[in-house]
Amino acid sequence: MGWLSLRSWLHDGPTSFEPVPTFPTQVTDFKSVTEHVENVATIDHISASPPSEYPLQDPSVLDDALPFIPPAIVRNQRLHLSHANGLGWIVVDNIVYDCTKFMKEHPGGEIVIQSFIGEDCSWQFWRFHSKGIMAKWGRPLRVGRTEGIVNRFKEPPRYFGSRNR
Ligand code: HEM
Repeated sequence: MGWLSLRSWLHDGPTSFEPVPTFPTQVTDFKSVTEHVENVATIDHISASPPSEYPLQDPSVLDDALPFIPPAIVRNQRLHLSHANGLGWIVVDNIVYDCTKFMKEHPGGEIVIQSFIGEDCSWQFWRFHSKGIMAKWGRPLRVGRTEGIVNRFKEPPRYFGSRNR
C-alpha cells in the first residue's frame, strides 16, 4: 500500500480494503513513509471542468479505433490540477479514461483516482479490478488512446503459490 495514504491509515485506521501493513509499528519518520503520497484532498473543482474536446466514446468502439490523444495533452491534465480546467483523466494500458464525474461515485474513493490524474496507473488498477469491472464500468469512460505515459511507481513483485494451478 506504499502508494496509498499511509499517513491516513496511521491516523484514521484501516479502511475495509486495506490489508494490515507490514511496516514497523514504531514509525518515527513520517516523511520517509509518506513520500509517495500527494496532497490531493482539496481538489473539489474537477467535476466542474468545462467540456472536453475528447468526448466519451461509445462502448462499441474498439480500442484501436479510439482517437489518439498526444501524451502531452494527457499529462497536462495533471498540470491543470490546481486550475479550474483540469480533467480527471487516468491511463490504463494506454487507454485514457475520463473519470471527471465518475470519481465522485467511485467505490474505492475519489482520492485514489485524483492521485493518478494525467498518469498511468495500470498495475494499480489491475490490483483492485477484474476485467469484468473494467468492461462494465471503465469502458464507457474511454475518451481515447495514447502512448508513452509512464507509471510513476515501480510495480512491487507479486508472490504466487509455489505450484502452478
Ligand atoms: C477507470 C477507472 C476506474 C473505474 C471504472 C473503477 C471502478 C471501480 C468499481 C466498479 C469498484 C467496485 C468493485 C467491486 O465492488 O467489486 C472499484 C473499487 C475500487 N477501486 Fe476502482 N475504478 C477505477 C480506478 C481506480 C484506480 C485508479 C484505483 C487506484 C489504484 C482504484 C482503486 C479501487 C479500490 C481500492 C477499490 C475498492 C476495492 C475493494 O473494496 O475491494 N480504482 N473501482
